[in-house]
Amino acid sequence: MPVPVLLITGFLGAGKTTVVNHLLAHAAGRRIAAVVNDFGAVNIDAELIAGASDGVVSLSNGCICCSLEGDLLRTLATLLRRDPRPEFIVIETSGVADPADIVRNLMDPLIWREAPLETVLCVVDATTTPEKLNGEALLRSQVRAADIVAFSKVDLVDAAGSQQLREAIRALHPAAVVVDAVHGEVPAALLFPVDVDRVPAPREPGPRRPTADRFETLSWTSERPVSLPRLQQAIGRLAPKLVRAKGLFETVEQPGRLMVFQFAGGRATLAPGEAPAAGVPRTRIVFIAEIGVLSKAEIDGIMEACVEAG
Ligand SMILES: Nc1nc2c(ncn2[C@@H]2O[C@H](COP(=O)(O)OP(=O)(O)OP(=O)(O)O)[C@@H](O)[C@H]2O)c(=O)[nH]1
Repeated sequence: MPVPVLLITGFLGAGKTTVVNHLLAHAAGRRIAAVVNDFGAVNIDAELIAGASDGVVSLSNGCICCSLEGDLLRTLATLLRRDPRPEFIVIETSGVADPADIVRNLMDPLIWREAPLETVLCVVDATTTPEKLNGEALLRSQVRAADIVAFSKVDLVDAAGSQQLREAIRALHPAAVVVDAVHGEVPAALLFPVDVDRVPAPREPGPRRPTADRFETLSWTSERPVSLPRLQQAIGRLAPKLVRAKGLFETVEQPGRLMVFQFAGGRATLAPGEAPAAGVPRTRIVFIAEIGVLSKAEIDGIMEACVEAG
């Protein structure tokens, strides 16, 4: 029986992982396989994925998860060979990916027969201005590829702001179904097909765009705990140059406990995390910026000031 695929796209930090986590947490007994992007989903440590022999991790709720590194088709073939077979596959793309390329890959006849692409969902940060939507070709491409556009972070905008964005999306892609999805809550009825025997019609993957590498990822790790006020200052200095950042760190103020740091859409948030795992640096922060805007030396200089000397 074919296993329907849900492809989740959206800009850096839009809220894709939040949707995947919500979906896995509300799987309601469905055997879902999640293929996540290079950052790894929250609660699913990259080292856990790396440690799994076939790159596939079983989650406590019975779902399975693997990383989207490497060859997508090979990853899907591995998932389809699992016993028991997943009933549903969710693929979270990287925020810098043009879904047209992935859709084209998924049209491979062998994959299509066994794992047809059922739905493309694009997560759009509701605080995005219509100007940004219209000025960002990658974002437009992600919206155009979608059957469903899910507005994340509606809790952060007033009704007039989200209405303007809704109209801009309608103008760009009138056929898309637009829904609010605060904290990842996309109505399950929209995502899970009712008629499992139905094979979806192949779709037009959209024009191939020349893809220039626009963003680079730089990281900073440390074995020493960071001072929270100094870290806040450091992030304040780096923020104007950042598109996205996220990571885990231990603070001088609260040793033995990790904090989860997120920077997306110009907003930084901190949340309590788990206890640090053995054998991995306690502080790991990944920064994404437009190429050439930020150097590793600048990050190191600013971030080293967050740890006590000695
Ligand atoms: N206030 C609010 N925050 C949200 C919502 N959805 C997501 N976030 C926050 O937005 C930040 C980015 O969310 P992610 O789900 O990691 O975004 P992503 O698209 O997976 O990010 P990348 O994989 O880095 O592109 C996190 O701090 C989330 O908690 C929402 O509906 N409301």
